[in-house]
Amino acid sequence: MSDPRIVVALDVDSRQAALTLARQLDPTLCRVKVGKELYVAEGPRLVQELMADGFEVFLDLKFHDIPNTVAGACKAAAALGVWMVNVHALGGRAMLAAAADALSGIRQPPLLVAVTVLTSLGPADLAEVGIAGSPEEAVLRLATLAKRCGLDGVVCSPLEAARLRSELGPDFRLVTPGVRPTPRADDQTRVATPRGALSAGADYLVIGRPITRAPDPRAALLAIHREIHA
Ligand SMILES: O=c1ccn([C@@H]2O[C@H](COP(=O)(O)O)[C@@H](O)[C@H]2O)c(=O)[nH]1
Repeated sequence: MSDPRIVVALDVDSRQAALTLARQLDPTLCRVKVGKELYVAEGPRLVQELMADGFEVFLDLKFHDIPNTVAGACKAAAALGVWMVNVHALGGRAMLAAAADALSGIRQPPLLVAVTVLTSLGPADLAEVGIAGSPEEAVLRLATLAKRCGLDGVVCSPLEAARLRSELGPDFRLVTPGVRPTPRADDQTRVATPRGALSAGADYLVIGRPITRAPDPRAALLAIHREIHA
C-alpha cells in the first residue's frame, strides 16, 4: 500500500460537496481529513463512504475532555476504521494515557496523535492564554508528554518539525498543517511550504484551502505532489 504524504482537509459542509471534492482527488496521491464541520453535518456514514471510495481517513475531531470520555471516543473512532485520530495534548497526562490505552488492545488501531499548539496561534496568543515560552518550547513540551504517554505522534507546525524530529526520534509521527505553496497564509500563523515542511522532518502534510479552494483541486494536488517528489 502506498503511503501518501498529503492529507487533504475536506472542510466543506455537506456530503455532496465532500464527495464531489474527493472524487476529483486520488487515493494513491493523498489521504483525506474529516474535521468538525463535515463530521457534525454528516457523521460517520460519510466517513464510511470516503473509505469505500478508497481513501484512508484522518478523523480530526481533536478530542479534549476527561480521560474516560476521550478513551470512549477513541474506541468509537477505531471501530469506524479510520487511519488516524487525534486528541489535544493540553488534555494532560491522564487523558493522553487513557486514549493510548483505549487503542492498545485493538487489532489494527488508528494512529493516535496529539495536537500540540494550533498552527493559527502565535507567541502573543500563547501568552494571552497563559502558556509559557515560545511556540516551539510549548510544542516540544507537549510533544514530549504525548510520546511518554504512548501516542504515535503529534500535530505541530512545520516550524517546529526539525526540533521535534531531532529530539523525539525518527519513528514519532509529525503531522503538519500550516502548509502553504504560496505566501497566502489565510488564518494560519506558523506556516511553511510543502517542501520546507518535509525537509524539516514532517511525515504528513495537512493541506486544505490551497487544494480545496483552487479552481481545479486535482491540478493543485498534482502540483504539490510534483513539488514534494521533485
Ligand atoms: O494546529 C492545527 C490543527 C489542525 N488544523 C486543521 O488543518 C486544516 C488546515 O487547513 P488549511 O485550509 O490548509 O489552513 C484545517 O482543517 C484545520 O482544522 C490546523 O490548521 N492547525
